[in-house]
Amino acid sequence: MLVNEKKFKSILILGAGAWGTTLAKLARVNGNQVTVWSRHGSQHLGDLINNVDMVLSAVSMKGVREVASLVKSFPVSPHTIFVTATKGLDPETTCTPSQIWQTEFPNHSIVVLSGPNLSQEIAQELPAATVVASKNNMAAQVVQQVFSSGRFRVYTNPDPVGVELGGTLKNVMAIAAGICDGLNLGTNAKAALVTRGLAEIIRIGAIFGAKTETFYGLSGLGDLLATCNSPLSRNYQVGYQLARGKTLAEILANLPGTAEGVNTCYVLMHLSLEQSIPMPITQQVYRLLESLITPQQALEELMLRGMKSEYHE
Ligand SMILES: NC(=O)c1ccc[n+]([C@@H]2O[C@H](COP(=O)([O-])OP(=O)(O)OC[C@H]3O[C@@H](n4cnc5c(N)ncnc54)[C@H](O)[C@@H]3O)[C@@H](O)[C@H]2O)c1
Ligand SMILES: O=P(O)(O)OC[C@H](O)CO
Repeated sequence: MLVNEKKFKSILILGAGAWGTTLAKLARVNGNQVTVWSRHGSQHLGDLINNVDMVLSAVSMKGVREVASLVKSFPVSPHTIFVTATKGLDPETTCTPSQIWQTEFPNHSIVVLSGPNLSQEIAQELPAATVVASKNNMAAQVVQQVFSSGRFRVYTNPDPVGVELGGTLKNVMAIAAGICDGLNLGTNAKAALVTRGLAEIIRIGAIFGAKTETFYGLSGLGDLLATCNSPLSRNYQVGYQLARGKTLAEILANLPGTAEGVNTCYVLMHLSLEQSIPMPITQQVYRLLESLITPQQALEELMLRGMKSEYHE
């Protein structure tokens, strides 16, 4: 730590949902001064943002662009670090949340926080690990210091978009994994799905310039395993309940919080068609979300695709 650098940071968290409130608790445990802003609260954002060391966004994807431009309308210290914990893609531009924050704040350090982090487990104080990624390693280390504890292990990483995409793309695979379990397809099928899902994630990541090795880490494979195997995951629940015959509208109406994989799947389908990138699993999830096929038909489509080498799509 540099001389004069204060140990405890002032942090403003944007979004009082499941993840924002859990991250607030983790930062407070370490002695940091944390305020949580919600669009439904009475506190004025302009009064809270003045001179904070860190602004962490945990709003769902649909709110990121609006919140980033709202923040920009207030004076922000040039030293403020921005952290994004959202796992989604912008439907209009296909930008990741960190790309949106960087565009609004080109002279600030942007850090992505992502990993196998089911908020309910972390809120119960169960151990977990995550990744903080930035082009500015010092900024990533500041965020690492803020959140690290005996029950939350934080690693740094230099590939923010790769870390962010690991967390975003696995949500579509988690819907597929929920379908797999909802149909009782067994452990072999689930292992095949998750492994081919990772291959698909890496292929999509390449379009964004993400590093392949990032997807083998906590924010990639780690989050894929957590989300595809846990009934606590909202995305997994979407798939599971679709396989059990519920409609998407029914499922979303009763889901606690946001299942980003639904929107991400639509964005990816657009990207797949626009750039001719094969995304077989994403395509079947899309058809299911749109009620174009049954879960059984989606399974057959995947199993009977043209024969190929494991190294190809
Ligand atoms: N819950 C988790 O386990 C978890 C873990 C890691 C990452 N995430 C990611 O964090 C993000 C938030 O997830 P969550 O579980 O907290 O969802 P949530 O639905 O519980 O909360 C979303 C928050 O975003 C806010 N929001 C939405 N639109 C907004 C707008 N236009 N303006 C201002 N605020 C707006 C909502 O008011 C709410 O506070 C998602 O992208 C999710 O994928 C969640
Ligand atoms: O509940 P989900 O499906 O949004 O998953 C939560 C986290 O992303 C798991 O790391």
